[in-house]
Amino acid sequence: MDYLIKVEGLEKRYDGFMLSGVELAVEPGSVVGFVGSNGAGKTTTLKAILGLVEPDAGSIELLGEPVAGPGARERARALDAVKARIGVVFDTCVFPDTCRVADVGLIGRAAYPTWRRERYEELCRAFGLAPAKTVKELSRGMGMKLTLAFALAHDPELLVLDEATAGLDPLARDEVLDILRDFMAEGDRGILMSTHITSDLEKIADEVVCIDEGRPVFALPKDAICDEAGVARCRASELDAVLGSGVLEPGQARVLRHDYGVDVLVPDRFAFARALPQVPVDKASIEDYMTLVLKGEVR
Ligand SMILES: Nc1ncnc2c1ncn2[C@@H]1O[C@H](COP(=O)(O)OP(=O)(O)OP(=O)(O)O)[C@@H](O)[C@H]1O
Repeated sequence: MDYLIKVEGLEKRYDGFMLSGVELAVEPGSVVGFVGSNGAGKTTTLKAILGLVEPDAGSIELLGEPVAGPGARERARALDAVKARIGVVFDTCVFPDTCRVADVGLIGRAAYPTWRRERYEELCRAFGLAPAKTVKELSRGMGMKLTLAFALAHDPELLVLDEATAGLDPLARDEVLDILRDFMAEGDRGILMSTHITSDLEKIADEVVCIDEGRPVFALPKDAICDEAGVARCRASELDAVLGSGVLEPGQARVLRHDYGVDVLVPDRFAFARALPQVPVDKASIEDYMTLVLKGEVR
């Protein structure tokens, strides 16, 4: 299988919002981070991928099955064929308040032929989830951990996570990232994760896909952002020289002015440093990159 997920030309119209031209691919062995401002359309895209929202146009392949085809019956058949091979975590705990942690294990056993009881118990122990606790007694973060344990214990090939680390403290997020790394260590698995916590993606993602107001903005290997790109910190008086230096493509540069100077997004910080050694250039974080691309003036 070339792709665990392949989305092309996805469109979905709501009153006052349109998802348009969204493209996304998750290859076996890769973790794709999905980012964008509030209301950009990330959850809508994930729901379309999982067959929870019917797209108006575009194609979606999930584990090789076409899940956005024209007929509802074909879609349902395709989804049935793959759903046991996918683990899903949305940003809320989906189990009823009165359900105990141990009961969630019974639900898993009934729902998935591939359910691994020992794996579920091991994850619950690692997450500090006592079997007798009810969902009502869990904090938001603990509820997320329970949902994650449920998503992982049936041995999926693909994880789709929507804000799965929201509500977790930094230590718990690191624990979850370790578990996701363990998940990726076995075979040709993949993860698609939407998040606002871009520092998590710096630790685990291979690719970063960004959308804004329903439209694609960039899709890049993480290293192109975090290793190659940079933010040049120049004085306002240096800006014209920086833009005219030949290192930045005219009409493609992104510039953000501050009281104390001007930030310029630089795709290749090494080439920039060679051409303009007098201008300091820092490594870009995913957040820097997004801020400059989404809010920067185009020059
Ligand atoms: N069922 C629906 N009916 C009408 N509008 C909807 C529906 N679901 C989502 N929307 C709208 O679609 C837009 C995109 O929402 P979506 O939840 O996909 O964004 P998001 O990128 O996940 O945002 P956030 O980061 O805030 O969770 C929003 O304007 C939202 O109000």
